[in-house]
Amino acid sequence: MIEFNHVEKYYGDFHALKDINLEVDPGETVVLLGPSGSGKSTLIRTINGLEPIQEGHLIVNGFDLADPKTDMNKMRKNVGMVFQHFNLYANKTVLENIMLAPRKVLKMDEAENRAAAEELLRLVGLVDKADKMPSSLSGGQQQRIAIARSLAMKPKALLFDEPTSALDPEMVNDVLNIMKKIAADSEMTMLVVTHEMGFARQVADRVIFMADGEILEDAPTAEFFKHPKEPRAQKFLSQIQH
Ligand SMILES: Nc1ncnc2c1ncn2[C@@H]1O[C@H](COP(=O)(O)OP(=O)(O)OP(=O)(O)O)[C@@H](O)[C@H]1O
Repeated sequence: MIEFNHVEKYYGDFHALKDINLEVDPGETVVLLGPSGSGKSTLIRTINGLEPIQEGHLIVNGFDLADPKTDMNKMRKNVGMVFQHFNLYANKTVLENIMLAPRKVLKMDEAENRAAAEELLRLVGLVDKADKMPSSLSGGQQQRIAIARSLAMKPKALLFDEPTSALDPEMVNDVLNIMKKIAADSEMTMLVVTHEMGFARQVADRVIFMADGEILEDAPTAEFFKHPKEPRAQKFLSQIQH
């Protein structure tokens, strides 16, 4: 589904991703961990072309992102992204937020679109908010709508960039529970940047540990938490686990 081959990414002179080699299979849930500034967000933003790469190859669902001829809009139909700050359309109702992209991009039939959007609202437990404006919802509710909106495009992969780090603590679990439901769908490929270790332990198939723009460790979840091999991963875990 996703293949990085010797990928290098620079912001000006700053070398943000160094020789990234990574394969993610369809249906896998992968959590990216690492200290602040290690390149986790940059890595997942390259996957849907929000950040261009300078060297190497990056193939996403058959699209070659290093090829300037690649149709990025077509590629993005298959890859949803959920951000820290929800980014809902403020002047549209909750239902409209979910229905907009399927209508405009997929040219979905209106009745089918509405039925699918209502089904997604049921999935995220917010069917009663369909006609509300985003600003009248809590942060946790807005994030659940943002997830429903991504799912409405029926993506093959979903990228999550610290989806709970802007939320009040009591809302975090509502969002994580929906992400768990999505991860349980064996077809969906998920890459998640998070500091939620409980989620990583319970849901991830694999953990990628990054530091200074490099992948230092790529291991099955249980193995990573029990026996991290890299000293920097050991230090990271000892600092966050008490
Ligand atoms: N647009 C940009 N221009 C220049 N430098 C950037 C840009 N975005 C990120 N960086 C730098 O790239 C490095 C990696 O940033 P990135 O946000 O990917 O890290 P991260 O691991 O996701 O960190 P955090 O956990 O704090 O979000 C940092 O040193 C950051 O300052």
